[in-house]
Amino acid sequence: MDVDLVLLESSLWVGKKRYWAVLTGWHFNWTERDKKNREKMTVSVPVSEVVGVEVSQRSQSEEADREFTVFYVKRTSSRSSNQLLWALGRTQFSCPSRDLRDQWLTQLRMALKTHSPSRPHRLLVFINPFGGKKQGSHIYQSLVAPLFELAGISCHVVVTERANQARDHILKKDLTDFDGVVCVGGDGMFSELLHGVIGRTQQEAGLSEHDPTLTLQSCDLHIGIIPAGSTDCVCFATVGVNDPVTSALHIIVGDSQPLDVCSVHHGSSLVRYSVSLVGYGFYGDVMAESEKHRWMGPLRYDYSGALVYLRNRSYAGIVQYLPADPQLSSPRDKTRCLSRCTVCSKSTDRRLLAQSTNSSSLHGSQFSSDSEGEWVSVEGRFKAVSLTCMSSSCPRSPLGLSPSAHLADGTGDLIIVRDTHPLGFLTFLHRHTTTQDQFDLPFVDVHRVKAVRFSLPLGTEDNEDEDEGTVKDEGLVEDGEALSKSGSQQHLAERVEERGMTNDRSVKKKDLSFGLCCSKTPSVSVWNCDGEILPYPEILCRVHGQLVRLYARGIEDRSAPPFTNCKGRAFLHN
Ligand SMILES: Nc1ncnc2c1ncn2[C@@H]1O[C@H](COP(=O)(O)OP(=O)(O)OP(=O)(O)O)[C@@H](O)[C@H]1O
Ligand SMILES: CCCCCCCCCCCCC/C=C/[C@@H](O)[C@H](CO)NC(=O)CCCCC
Ligand SMILES: [Ca+2]
Repeated sequence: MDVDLVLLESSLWVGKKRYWAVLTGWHFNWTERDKKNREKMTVSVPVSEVVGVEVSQRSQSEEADREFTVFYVKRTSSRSSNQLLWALGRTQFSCPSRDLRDQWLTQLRMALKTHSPSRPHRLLVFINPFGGKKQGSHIYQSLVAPLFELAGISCHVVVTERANQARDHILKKDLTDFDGVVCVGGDGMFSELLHGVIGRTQQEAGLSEHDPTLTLQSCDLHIGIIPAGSTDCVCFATVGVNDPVTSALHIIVGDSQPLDVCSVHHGSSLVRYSVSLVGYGFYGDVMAESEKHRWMGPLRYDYSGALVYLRNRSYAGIVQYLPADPQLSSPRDKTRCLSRCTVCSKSTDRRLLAQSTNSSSLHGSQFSSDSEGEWVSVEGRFKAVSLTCMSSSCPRSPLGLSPSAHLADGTGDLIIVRDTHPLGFLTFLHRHTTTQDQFDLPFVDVHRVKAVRFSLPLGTEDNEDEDEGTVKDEGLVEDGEALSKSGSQQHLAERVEERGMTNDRSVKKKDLSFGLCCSKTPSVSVWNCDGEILPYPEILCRVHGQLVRLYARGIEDRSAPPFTNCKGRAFLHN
């Protein structure tokens, strides 16, 4: 165990009050002393949460020469939602002498370097100027850039001019010297960074992303999210709040949250990666519908949700899944994945152990579904089939699609909502907005899984002109082009474009719902993959444990003190 050695201690003044300040490797504490030298309240800031230290900005004077300011993370509550926010705290200290001020500056800066080594120094930032309420550039310039500057982080900023620019940049450009990539935007922008970072890492490792049985190489380059989109589900589920300052501070302190990622395959090709939702039926239809109403901004989801609900559709399908080990956790165990989650830590331990015992290393090894257990099959008509690697909480649904899902346990939760009467389905949807258990309904099943396969029952009309064979051998589909390994690229690209499967949301989409205008009710829905529509109903999903890392630490437990000193005594945080 690390010993919390005192690096520097002295008397300091804050305004007219005298404090005894102590800097150890892990904490900077200052305790008020009254005139009789009795100790009053202590304020304690972990060194890892110090943002920066500055000399006084005031004009040169003897007094100013003895001052320094410490900037640090301060926890506050949002007035409207009672959520835990991080803000920038600052305290200006005055020293008895300039020499002592210099000692404090040196020691604090040294402690930051040695005790907070995972902080980023150089970041590549992508701003989507059109995401959410189109505030991305303003949010970055006014709230985030000044914090990065204060923390001494240098940034290369790219304001995107087209969809997939960020992904392509990460895949192709020289990223030497960058510690991480950051997006200012919504889940769509995050997804671009996710695809860029995973793709690049596999390229460098010489691994094929198309093979669902292959264990992919986990990515070193961290991803930061400054929320400025419509749903911002990934940010909300990994930080607990959608607040640009909170997220910027998590980036500055170099937090590191591993995240499970699901790869979605069709035939022998990778289609996309997902972290929050792979959803067929209701969520697919809502996304398809909402693309026609992008001009409404974030409200498009409520409008489209109501329309799709009123259509009251269900779809036939065969869902197969590979259950995760039920001894480890369950989607109905009423626990929540919080910061320092023990379920996720055990998963990390198992991964490390597997790496150390498997001489050929875990990466690049085969995932054998035979040794991984038996596939279970469910056939029927479904209102919705959803797979989520995390809770997928968001402001619309504060506990999420699966409240007990874990960010980094190597599993996903499969939620099967069988066909039911409209009121039952409304109850299910409504429970997402409350604390009532949405799985405690007779037509809902939830399973913790490692992989899922979805297929259409024989004879299902695919509502498409082409036969399945044409599609089978074609490849990764992005922004209206098929990045295929083989097959008729042009043909698929046309079809994708026709059905609106493009990632460029500035492009006006054709009707994806194949519904309202047609007399015939469609028998096939579409998949919503983290907000993108997939062109294939038949897919295979596999969860890759802890494939990427975010600048986040999971949701902090408000009931636990954020830290304790080495003697285990709780301190008051400023
Ligand atoms: N300059 C651009 N012009 C058009 N589209 C862009 C541009 N930059 C990024 N995009 C695309 O816009 C899509 C949506 O952006 P983003 O995710 O930032 O916001 P959103 O859709 O409002 O939020 P959410 O995804 O949280 O619902 C992304 O998928 C991204 O690929
Ligand atoms: C009677 C009240 C009914 C209210 C229904 C509330 C149900 C809310 C569940 C929200 C689940 C969000 C899952 C996250 C998905 C994101 O990856 C994706 C991209 O941003 N967003 C959507 O698909 C947007 C999906 C929007 C669905 C409505
Ligand atoms: Ca998970």
